Amino acid sequence: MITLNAVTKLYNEGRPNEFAALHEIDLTLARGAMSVLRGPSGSGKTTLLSILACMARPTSGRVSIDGEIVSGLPERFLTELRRTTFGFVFQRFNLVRGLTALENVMLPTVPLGADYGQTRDRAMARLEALGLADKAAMPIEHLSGGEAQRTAIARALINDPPILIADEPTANLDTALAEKFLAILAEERAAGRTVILTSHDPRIWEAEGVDRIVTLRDGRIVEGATGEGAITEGAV
Ligand SMILES: Nc1ncnc2c1ncn2[C@@H]1O[C@H](COP(=O)(O)OP(=O)(O)OP(=O)(O)O)[C@@H](O)[C@H]1O
Repeated sequence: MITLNAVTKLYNEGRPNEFAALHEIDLTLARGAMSVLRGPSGSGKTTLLSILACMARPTSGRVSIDGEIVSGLPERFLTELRRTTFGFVFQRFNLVRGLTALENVMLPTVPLGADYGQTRDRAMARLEALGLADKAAMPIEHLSGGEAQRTAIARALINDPPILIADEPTANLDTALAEKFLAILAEERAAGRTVILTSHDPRIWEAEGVDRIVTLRDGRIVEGATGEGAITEGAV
């Protein structure tokens, strides 16, 4: 469970161009649920996602994961927490050109000093599960859009993180690929993984497996703050 208490985020704090991207946000996202953050451009979705995933710190307020306050932890603990707790899928997938699909999937394990052979097996298993076994040795730039997307998902899952984070994951995908992506997310959620997404995309809001929609406007939650936007029981 991730809980935010009175989280405010100021950019350019103390300068003439100071901007409050989030105002005193209170939010609890349940373990095992699929939650979507939505709202107009500039409403604070990416900022909120970054704070939930411990990639950015709030200016004030508190972030807790399973009851432990993490927002005040020193950076080295946060780095470790990010590696062990979250898997990330970015809008443009952020895959590394010049590396193969397999090498891309293995990348997040490098800082953990993991055993190479075991990691390679795990990465291959992830690629196989996503139908990419025969693309493992291919340079990433030769993969199609859908293959690159599935490689990004395999990479996000390589450390078996309890929480999968995706920022506008379907923004660059056609409908067939977006549906495929959503089906994979629904499977991960059904397997017990927590999924948190930002999205403008109605295909995501309406997707099967979405438990909770949180709507932001001008840095405030206008719907779904307490789970009244919950679509299924128990997703508060
Ligand atoms: N590093 C920054 N410095 C200053 N302002 C920023 C910074 N990052 C974001 N902002 C501002 O904070 C507000 C919220 O940005 P954010 O990226 O969280 O919105 P968003 O809802 O994800 O938007 P979009 O849907 O367009 O990606 C925007 O007005 C943005 O211009």
